Amino acid sequence: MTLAIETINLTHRYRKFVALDHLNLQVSQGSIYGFIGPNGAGKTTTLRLLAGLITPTSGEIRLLGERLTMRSAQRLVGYMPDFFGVYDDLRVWEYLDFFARCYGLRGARLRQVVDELLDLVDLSAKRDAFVQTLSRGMQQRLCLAHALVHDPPILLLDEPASGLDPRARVELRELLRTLRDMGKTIMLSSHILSELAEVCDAIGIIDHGRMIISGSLAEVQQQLVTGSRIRLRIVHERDLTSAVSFLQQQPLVQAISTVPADPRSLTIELTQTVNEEQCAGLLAGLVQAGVAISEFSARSESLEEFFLRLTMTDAR
Ligand SMILES: Nc1ncnc2c1ncn2[C@@H]1O[C@H](COP(=O)(O)OP(=O)(O)OP(=O)(O)O)[C@@H](O)[C@H]1O
Repeated sequence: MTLAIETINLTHRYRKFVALDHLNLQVSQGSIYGFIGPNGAGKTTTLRLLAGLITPTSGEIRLLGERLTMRSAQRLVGYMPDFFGVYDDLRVWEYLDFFARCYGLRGARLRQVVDELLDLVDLSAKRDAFVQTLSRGMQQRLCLAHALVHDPPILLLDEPASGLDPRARVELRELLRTLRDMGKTIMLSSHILSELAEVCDAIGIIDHGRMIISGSLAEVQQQLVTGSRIRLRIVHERDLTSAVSFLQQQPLVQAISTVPADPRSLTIELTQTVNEEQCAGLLAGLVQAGVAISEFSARSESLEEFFLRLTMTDAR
């Protein structure tokens, strides 16, 4: 697996304040990576470090295997900040023409790049419109075209979906998929999980400058499995006492309840969210205690629930 982006113990301080704390990030080439976290988590700081706009306090950044320098960042990265500057009196094509010239493009090649980018972001029909008359979604797409003028292999997009209406968000997702199909690696940030999860191949959740969880959506879901409650059904009512006495001895078990109308069904409340191994351990223990079990299900916490829990306890 080739990594497009890798950080090793990346740390950044603003004076004494630690905004990023030993962040280890891995983004595969040709993937869309969602970088998700509540306000102030450290997303913008990370993206600015990756774009070479600020220098880390410590740690290392590698882009496509190369150690990051100002020059390599300029060549390899297209960065879209989370704000759109004011460009009064510039027409859409002039805006792109200006940035393409900054990268040294001239003549027929310049015109070709501007035309191709306008086509890519579906703004050809608006080429002569003034930038400030565009909708938020169109401005966002124009900004993306700006990040693409030098055809970088890596795109870093800070909150690209913020402020977009549902239709513009769908269009953005389609554009991101097109860019991935062109071979680009895309890392985008958001503080709203649902905005992104669907389009991402992998996600990382950051909070207080630390990576909480990272991986493909399936891996992340698996890490969150399971919940804090297990439903259990035993085959024989005579096993109830053995089952309850075994469970009562387990430190993870907080409470056990049965349904009066169905004494073979038990609900186990756990002291904490348990992982798959701990669940399997409880099941194996019950079986070893001689309890025949017909149903055993741990309720998974969904990614959305996990993220909400994380952000709800955040005081910032
Ligand atoms: N220039 C700066 N000087 C001092 N502190 C800063 C500076 N920039 C950011 N911070 C602090 O660093 C932390 C991380 O900020 P950052 O902008 O990276 O977070 P974020 O996840 O992008 O948040 P948001 O979603 O609100 O944009 C925050 O507590 C912020 O207040």
